[in-house]
Amino acid sequence: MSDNNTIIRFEHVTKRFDNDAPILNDVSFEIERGKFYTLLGPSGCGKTTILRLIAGFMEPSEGSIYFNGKRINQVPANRRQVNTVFQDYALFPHLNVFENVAFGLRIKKLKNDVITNKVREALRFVNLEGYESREITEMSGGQRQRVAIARAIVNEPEILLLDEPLSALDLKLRTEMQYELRELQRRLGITFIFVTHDQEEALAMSDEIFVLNKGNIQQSGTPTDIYDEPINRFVADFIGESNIVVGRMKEDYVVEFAGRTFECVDGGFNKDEQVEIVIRPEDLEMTKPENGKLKARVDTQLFRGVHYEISAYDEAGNEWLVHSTKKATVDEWIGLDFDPEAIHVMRFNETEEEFDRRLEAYAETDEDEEEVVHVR
Ligand SMILES: Nc1ncnc2c1ncn2[C@@H]1O[C@H](COP(=O)(O)OP(=O)(O)OP(=O)(O)O)[C@@H](O)[C@H]1O
Repeated sequence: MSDNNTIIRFEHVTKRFDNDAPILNDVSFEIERGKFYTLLGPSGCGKTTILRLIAGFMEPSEGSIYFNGKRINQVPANRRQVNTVFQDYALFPHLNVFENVAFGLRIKKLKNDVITNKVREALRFVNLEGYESREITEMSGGQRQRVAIARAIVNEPEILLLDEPLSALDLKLRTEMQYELRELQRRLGITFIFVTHDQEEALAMSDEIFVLNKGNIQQSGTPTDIYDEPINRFVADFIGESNIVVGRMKEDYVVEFAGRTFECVDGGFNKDEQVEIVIRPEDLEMTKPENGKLKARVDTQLFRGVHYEISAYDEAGNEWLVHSTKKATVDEWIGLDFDPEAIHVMRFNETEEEFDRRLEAYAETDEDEEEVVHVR
């Protein structure tokens, strides 16, 4: 279902080159107006292909793409209200800052005074007022980045596509530009679709993240949804560090792993169903061996600045990564304590739709049960 807030809709979009295996395989999603979206995934998963399809640089092999409710499969790139900021910025080195930003407006044959006003406005938005006559070669990496953004927003697009625009910058500048881009999106109020393979960048910047792998969307949601409730091993592993072990769901709220039974907060599984368990390293507390829910022997320890990263093996042979402000000693036995909420249970091979349906059905039965308790 889409409504007036939907700006882009992909309906069963497949893209293949020649007769090879598809690069995107039956992908459907919606993008809402005015939000910051991130396409996140490893190299080659199809992120740039999605951007190119939205920009109109290529057509889908199957399926439909809608822009504001209109099918745009055949609409050429220059007739779409979309602009792209490329990884290498694609600026013209022989033109100065002003002319780089003015380029598209000159092609549209706008009047000179209109062009001047629009370029000044765009440069003000990216904090480059006064740099009009600078040569591109005299600008730093971060400044070039901003010129590229100004050149894109001067066309007043409804959507700005950003293809790994920060990857060429050093870490400090990159972090600064993350804030700037996020702030710029808020001020402009237009939709940003940002591509990255950096999970921390995605978590920090986005309203919504689409996690992709091998031409499929694995999971979509807010950064906290995806971090807290990863739907499968790929997402859990790709977003942040995770401990992932195989276990068995005994019944609702009871899961077994590492040879023991634990209380958890998940349900809606079959009895004795084999599942995968995720516990984040920061959710494990290091205790004395006798006080933990699991006993483990420390294998390695690294100091990471804000915490120690400790790797330890439990008695069943599972490795556990622990983030702790306390120091451990290699070869000592420690206890691992964790809350029921820290245990995330994942079904094998569950699609996002099945995951959502299970959660809904399970939430309903959960409410019913609560009511019964009240009646009693
Ligand atoms: N024109 C093309 N012809 C054939 N294969 C292509 C073409 N363009 C892209 N591909 C292939 O499609 C797959 C997805 O490419 P895409 O550029 O969308 O990935 P990506 O997720 O953006 O990766 P990266 O992070 O490395 O840029 C890759 O395996 C790539 O080699």
